[in-house]
Amino acid sequence: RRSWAEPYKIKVVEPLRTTTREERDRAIAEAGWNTFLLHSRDVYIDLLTDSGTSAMSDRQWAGMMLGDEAYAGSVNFYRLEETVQKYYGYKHLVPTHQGRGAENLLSQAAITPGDHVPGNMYFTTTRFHQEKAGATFHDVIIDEAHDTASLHPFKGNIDLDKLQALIDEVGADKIPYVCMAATVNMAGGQPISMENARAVRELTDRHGIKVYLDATRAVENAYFIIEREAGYADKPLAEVLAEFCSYSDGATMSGKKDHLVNIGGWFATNDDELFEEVRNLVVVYEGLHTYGGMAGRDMEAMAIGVEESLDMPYMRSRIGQIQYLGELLERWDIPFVKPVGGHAIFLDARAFYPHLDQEQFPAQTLAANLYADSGIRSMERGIVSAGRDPETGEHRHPKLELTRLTIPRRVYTQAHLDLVAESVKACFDAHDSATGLRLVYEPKYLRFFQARFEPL
Ligand SMILES: CC1=C(O)/C(=C\N=C(/Cc2ccccc2)C(=O)O)C(COP(=O)(O)O)=CN1
Repeated sequence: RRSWAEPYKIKVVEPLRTTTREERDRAIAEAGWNTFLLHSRDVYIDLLTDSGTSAMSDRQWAGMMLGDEAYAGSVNFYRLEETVQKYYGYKHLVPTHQGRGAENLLSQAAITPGDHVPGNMYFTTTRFHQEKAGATFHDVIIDEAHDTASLHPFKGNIDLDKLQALIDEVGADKIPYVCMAATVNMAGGQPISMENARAVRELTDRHGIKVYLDATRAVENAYFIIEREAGYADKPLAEVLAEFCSYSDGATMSGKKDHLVNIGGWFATNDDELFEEVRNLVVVYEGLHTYGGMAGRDMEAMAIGVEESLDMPYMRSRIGQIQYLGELLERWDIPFVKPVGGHAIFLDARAFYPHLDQEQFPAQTLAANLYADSGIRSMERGIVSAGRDPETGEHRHPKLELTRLTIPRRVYTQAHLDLVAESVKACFDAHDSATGLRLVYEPKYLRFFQARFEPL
C-alpha cells in the first residue's frame, strides 16, 4: 500500500532495551518529569528530536575513515565547502559545530544592540542568540501558523504586511536581516512556499534589508514545494533547493537534521564583509575556520550527507513515515497540528488535556505521561519552551502548546510507529486522569532543557 518503501536495507542494528512501568515511573520522577533529563538507556523509542539522531549510511561511515585531521586546511573542509556551494549556492562557508554555533556568530557579527529581527515564528536558540546580541525578535509569520486546525499548505509563510509594518515602525536601518526558517519547527515543521520566499526577497530588496535563511530543514521544505506548489511537481529536490536559497543572502545550518549527521553545522553568506567578520569570530568560539568545532571525519560525513538528503526516494520515505503516523492518529481523532509537517507529529496538548490550564504545563504533562506509558520519549514545545518575557519576567503564552513526536531519519520502522500510535491512544483514552505539573526548578537560560517539575 505504501508507495514509498525505504530505498535502503538495514545492515547494522542497535539493540533497544525495554523497561517495566515501575522502572519508568521511577525514571521520569528522577528526571523531574522532564524528558530531556531521562537517561537514553531508559528510553525505548526516542522521538525527542530529529537533531543528530539520524542513521548514517555505509558511505558516510566509510567517509569517517577519510578524516583529514590536520588542524588547518583539512581536505574534508574543502570537500564540504564545495558541496555546500554547489547545492545551497552561497559564496562563502564557515564551519561550526552545530546550528547554535552559526547562530551565535551571525548574531554577534550582524546585530547591533537596539536592532529588530523579524522572523517566521521563533525558534528557541535562534531567538536567544538574537536577543543576546541586543536585538528584539518580531514574529511575522502568517496567522494560520498559530492555528492548529488551519489546513493552509504553507503555514511557514511570512506575512508581508506584518513585515512591511515593522519596517515602517522601526526603519530598515534597524533591521539587520530577516530570519527566514524553512521549515518552521515550532509551527509544526511547516514549509514556506517558493512564491513567499520570492516575495520576501523582493520586499527586502526594496529596503536594502538582508535575508538569512535558517536552512536546517530546507530540503524537507523543498519536498513540500514539489508536492504542494504549482509549477514544481516532478522537479528535482536539488533544483528546488537552489532556487529557494537564491532568495537569501546566506544561511545558518544545523547539519544534525537534513544533512544526516550526528554533529555539525555551518554559516554561509554571499556578503564578503560579513564573511570576513564571521570567519574571524569563528576562531574565538569554534576553532579554526577550516574545522569550526568538527573533526575532519565529521565534515566528510556531512558532505556525503548533503548529497544523500537530496535523493527523492529517500525524502519521500522520510516524510512518508510522518504522514503514516499522522494517518494512524487521525483514525482515532487524536488532535495534532495539520497539515502534517516534515519532521514530526506535533500533538495538540491543549486539545488533548482541555481541563488543564497552560500554566499547568499540558505539553510537558503529555510528554511525561507518554514516556511512563511506553518508554517513548517526546519533547515539550509549548509554554515551557517559550520561556519568560525578558521585560516582564512573566511566562510567554504561545498559542501552540504542543508535544512533539520527532522522527529521526532512517532509524525506526513502521512497526515502531504503530506502537507509538497505540501509546498515544492509550494516553488519549486516559486523558481525564492527567493532573498537570508545577515547576520546582527553573534555570535562567532556555529553561526547557533542564527544568524540573512535580505533579500537581
Ligand atoms: C530550526 C532550527 C532547529 O530546529 C534547531 C535545533 N533543533 C533541535 C535541537 C533543539 C534545540 C533547542 C531546543 C530543543 C531542541 C530540535 O530538536 O528541533 C536549531 C539549532 O541547531 P543546533 O541544535 O544544531 O544547535 C536551529 N534552527
